[in-house]
Amino acid sequence: MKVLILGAGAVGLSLAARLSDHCDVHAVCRQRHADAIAERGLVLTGLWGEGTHRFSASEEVPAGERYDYIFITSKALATRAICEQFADVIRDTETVSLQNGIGNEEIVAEYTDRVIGATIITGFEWRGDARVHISVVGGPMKLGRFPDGPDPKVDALVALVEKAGIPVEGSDHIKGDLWAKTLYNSSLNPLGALMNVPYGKLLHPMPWGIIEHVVREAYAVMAEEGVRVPWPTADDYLAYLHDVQVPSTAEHHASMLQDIMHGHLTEIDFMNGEIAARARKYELDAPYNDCITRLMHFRESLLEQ
Ligand SMILES: NC(=O)C1=CN([C@@H]2O[C@H](COP(=O)(O)OP(=O)(O)OC[C@H]3O[C@@H](n4cnc5c(N)ncnc54)[C@H](OP(=O)(O)O)[C@@H]3O)[C@@H](O)[C@H]2O)C=CC1
Ligand SMILES: CC(C)(CO)C(=O)C(=O)O
Repeated sequence: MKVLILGAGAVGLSLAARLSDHCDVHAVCRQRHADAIAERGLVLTGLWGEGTHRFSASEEVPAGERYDYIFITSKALATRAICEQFADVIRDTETVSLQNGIGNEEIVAEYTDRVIGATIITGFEWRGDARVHISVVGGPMKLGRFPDGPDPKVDALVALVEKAGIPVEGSDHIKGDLWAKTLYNSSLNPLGALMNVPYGKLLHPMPWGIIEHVVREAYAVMAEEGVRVPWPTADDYLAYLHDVQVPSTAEHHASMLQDIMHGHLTEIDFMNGEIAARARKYELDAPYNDCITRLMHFRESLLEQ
């Protein structure tokens, strides 16, 4: 089996490392990571095990190669540019978006009709070029034909990922899983980043009162789109977020905070921004998601000064 990983960073290089013992992998990443991998391998530490992995990596796709599966693992902001740059290799090929947010799969679908959605609730942290530390594992990776339905090509990919020792499950309604992950990210990431606090602090009644509205607005949009998540009502999800998800990642700092600290733009438009945009499309009100999106963009604008 041949796998290509496009926009390989903390998530994509870790995935390439684990897959590389079980299939033929090439990672398209920044040159400094490719150079470090060629020199000393990709160094993984933490919950996926400690080890050094060698695989093929460069800034380009090797000429003339075709792949059984492609993963896109860039930040959502780069999805379209990556699809444009690698349109020839993506065309007619099974392509997985392994990214946070809502909207990546729709972009990928403009370049191939074989789109697989994916979620991963695992913490990957850079520890230098081609060095990644896995800090949190909050559940299995999910893979499913986008927007939904069972599919043998997805089953074969699940089997490969499982063989590589990564916890994974197939999903018949990946659109619901993507929204479930986005409920978590849009509740915690921007407030954690704006307030510079770990997730656990967001249980304080002040931010929690905002989170309640963020989630209720998202549920109204999900109802319009026929999206099913494991919690039938917003209150059910809020109870799960409050009692299970936040306590189990209480010390974790949002990756959005890392983005801001490194002077990078965030994925806010694919999270709260997308909830607010879809609410507008359905003539619903989403003032809390809209306000948080505006605050994040204001925070981003300060980076450039
Ligand atoms: N990190 C985490 O713990 C988790 C992340 N996610 C999600 O996974 C996705 C990936 O996150 P993460 O791995 O942390 O992101 P990273 O920024 O670490 O990785 C993306 C990499 O892709 C590179 N890249 C972008 N465009 C290209 C291109 N055209 N050619 C080559 N390289 C390119 C980026 O370089 P540059 O920065 O120079 O543009 C960057 O090194 C995001 O959607 C994130 O929200 C989900 C769960 C957990
Ligand atoms: C790292 C973790 C578990 C929590 O932030 C995550 O999955 C995410 O940021 O999307």
